Amino acid sequence: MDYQKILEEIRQEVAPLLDKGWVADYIPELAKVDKTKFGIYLLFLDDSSYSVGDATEKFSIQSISKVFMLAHCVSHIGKKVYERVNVEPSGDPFNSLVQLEHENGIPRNPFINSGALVVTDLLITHLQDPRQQFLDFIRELVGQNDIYYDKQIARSEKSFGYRNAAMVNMMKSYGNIDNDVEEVLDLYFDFCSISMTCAELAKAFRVFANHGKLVRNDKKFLSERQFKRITAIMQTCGFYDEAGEFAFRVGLPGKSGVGGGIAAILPSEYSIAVWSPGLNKKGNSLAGFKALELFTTMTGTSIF
Ligand SMILES: NC(=O)CC[C@H](N)C(=O)O
Repeated sequence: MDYQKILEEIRQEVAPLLDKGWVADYIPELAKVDKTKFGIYLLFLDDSSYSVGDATEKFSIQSISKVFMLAHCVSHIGKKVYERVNVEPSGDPFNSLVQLEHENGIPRNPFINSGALVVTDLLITHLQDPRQQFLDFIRELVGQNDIYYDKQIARSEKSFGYRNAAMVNMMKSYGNIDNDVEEVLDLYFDFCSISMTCAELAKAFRVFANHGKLVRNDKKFLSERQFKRITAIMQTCGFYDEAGEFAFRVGLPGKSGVGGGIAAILPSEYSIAVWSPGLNKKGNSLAGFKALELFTTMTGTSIF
């Protein structure tokens, strides 16, 4: 199959969507990003790769980081994570508070903000230097050292981080946050602020396509069961209240972020990362979503 040609065609087809959509202006730094940016990077397990557009430009990965947080946490403390956070789709926006009160401060899943805040709390409890260890973990997955937190983005988010603060405080009132709320928030904002390119994201996500093992040296980060579970959560919860629509139109486990990135995998085959900053109403990349729908349709590849 001519993947390069397919990616070029997709790029042309989604071009009219690029100036549509909104940027996540509740994080003022993100509102400065150029909406016409667009990139795709496709990486197979056999190391073949294809890309178009701005695939080697760094952007803020935001909630895509939640997959790395969960994987890092599970690889350190195992299934105990799931005593503190559930694994059901929320059907609500990523920053919603409503279910938390009805459900005694236990978040629906690790891929909405409340769930990722609990995972952050667990990492503080169980790791000596979670900020550095998390960065080292992502660097190892990518196979590069030039991955950093973007302190300007983290500060910008913190200055308007009232909702996330409300969530941590609510969960703390139910006894589901062990550490200091400011410490949890600061680390969570740092985790979300990581900048990566589509190429780096595809490299990092390939560990999930490869059942929890690094392709370059066979190092195992996740057991088969841990891989299965994290992938299942990507499928059911990776796109907030649009997870059903993503399964319906694209059919790959994946994760989005309000920076406009989406990373997805076809287990045993490939990882793919797309970036386009304009978002749809649910906070998922408008053109990125369409690009992946076209990709799975044109290549006839999806998990279904
Ligand atoms: N959906 C997202 O990417 C949200 C992440 C963002 N840092 C927040 O907490 O709101």
